[in-house]
Amino acid sequence: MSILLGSIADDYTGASDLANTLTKNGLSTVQTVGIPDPSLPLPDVDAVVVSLKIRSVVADEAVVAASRAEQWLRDRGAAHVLYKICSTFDSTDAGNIGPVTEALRDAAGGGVVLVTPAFPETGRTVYLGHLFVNGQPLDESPLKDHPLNPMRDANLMRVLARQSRGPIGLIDLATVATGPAAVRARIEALRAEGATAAIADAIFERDLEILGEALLDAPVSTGASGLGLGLARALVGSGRVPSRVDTTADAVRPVGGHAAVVAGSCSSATLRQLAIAEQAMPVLRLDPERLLTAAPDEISAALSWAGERMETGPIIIAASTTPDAVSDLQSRYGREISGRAIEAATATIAAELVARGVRRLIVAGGETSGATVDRLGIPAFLIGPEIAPGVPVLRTIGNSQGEMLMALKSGNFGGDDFFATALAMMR
Ligand SMILES: Nc1ncnc2c1ncn2[C@@H]1O[C@H](COP(=O)(O)OP(=O)(O)OP(=O)(O)O)[C@@H](O)[C@H]1O
Ligand SMILES: O=C(O)[C@@H](O)C(=O)CO
Repeated sequence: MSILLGSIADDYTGASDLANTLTKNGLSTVQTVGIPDPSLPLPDVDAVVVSLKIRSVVADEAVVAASRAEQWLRDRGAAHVLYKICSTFDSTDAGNIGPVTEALRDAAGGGVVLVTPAFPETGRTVYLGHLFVNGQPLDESPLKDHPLNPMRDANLMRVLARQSRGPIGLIDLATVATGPAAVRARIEALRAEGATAAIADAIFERDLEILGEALLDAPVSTGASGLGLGLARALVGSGRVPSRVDTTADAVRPVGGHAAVVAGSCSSATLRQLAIAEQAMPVLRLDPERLLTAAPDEISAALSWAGERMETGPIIIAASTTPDAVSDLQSRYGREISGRAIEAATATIAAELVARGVRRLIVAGGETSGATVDRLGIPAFLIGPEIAPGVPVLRTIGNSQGEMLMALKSGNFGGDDFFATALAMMR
């Protein structure tokens, strides 16, 4: 297998978001969970997205994991490696976007890495280095209350500088609008000034197309799905992509079995989607405190609730709650401890549901999805059709339970009726 584009994603939902964007924009793509075992049969594709779970681990560990994935991708022919981060730049001051970007830069021989989380289709735009989420500055958006990494600064040059060794530059919108040659010239100028990375403005998809074209011969970049869109369109436009058969319809072939949703996301979009779904299907709200203090009992109560209902239709089990309730629990048990314990409990519930015949599974939340996919031991996914921007139907490859259809929903993605729409596409 020789690939054109490699990507390392810092979480699993982000990986499926990028794989969806690359597929939609003309690159056949597979998503692996970590570096796959050599015996795993992977299809011949243009792009591979290696999903890691490194968004909130310590920086040294993230660098080691990302560097191994990069080597694996380069060994398979990837001339460009995109480090896929969250479109809302989720990270802390001790976070991994800076350290991993710099490690990939060093491995590629230095230079300035272009960084942009812009993803206009989901309302993420960058102007003068500041990130806006659906028109609100990042620090005024719901991300200011994220349970693991509250985002309290919209100036990404400052955010990235706090995580990086080298100075951070800006490729402003006027430069981007001038075209790929102007972007490359700006990168050269920043390199001469000693910058190691630069935040690139992008508001419209055409800005991302220009950035993709500017990066065609660059070895590395950091960004969200919008940059993936730019790179994919540039690769297709340059004639470097061989024409292949569209495999998305095949990836969504019915699998039967029961259907369930497990939600650990407390993002505002997920809370709205749960409230809407509750009007049409059974929803069990877990008691988050009991998941910390009496997990086995709370889990087995959830499973018997599910057992009675899933024979007759899809069910939802959610730990999700409001920002106030999350902060209350965190103040009593600690952010890390409560997050990890609830992830472990939701992953156990998901795995037990699969053991009881669920073959169509939707997971809401990046960390929650990572814990669940790991618990199920799924090595890779084929990419099916898009349910909502950033969320495709996935078909598992190589897992012991047999083929399943899944969707890994990033917290803030999807419309109000996301769960019903997704379930209707997964038969
Ligand atoms: N009721 C709760 N109280 C406190 N923490 C919770 C509760 N329910 C879930 N959590 C934790 O909140 C975190 C949610 O993170 P997760 O990444 O799954 O969702 P998200 O942040 O909405 O998604 P994304 O990262 O895709 O934007 C997890 O660690 C989860 O265990
Ligand atoms: O980029 C995004 O917003 C998502 O793909 C994601 O990474 C959330 O976990």
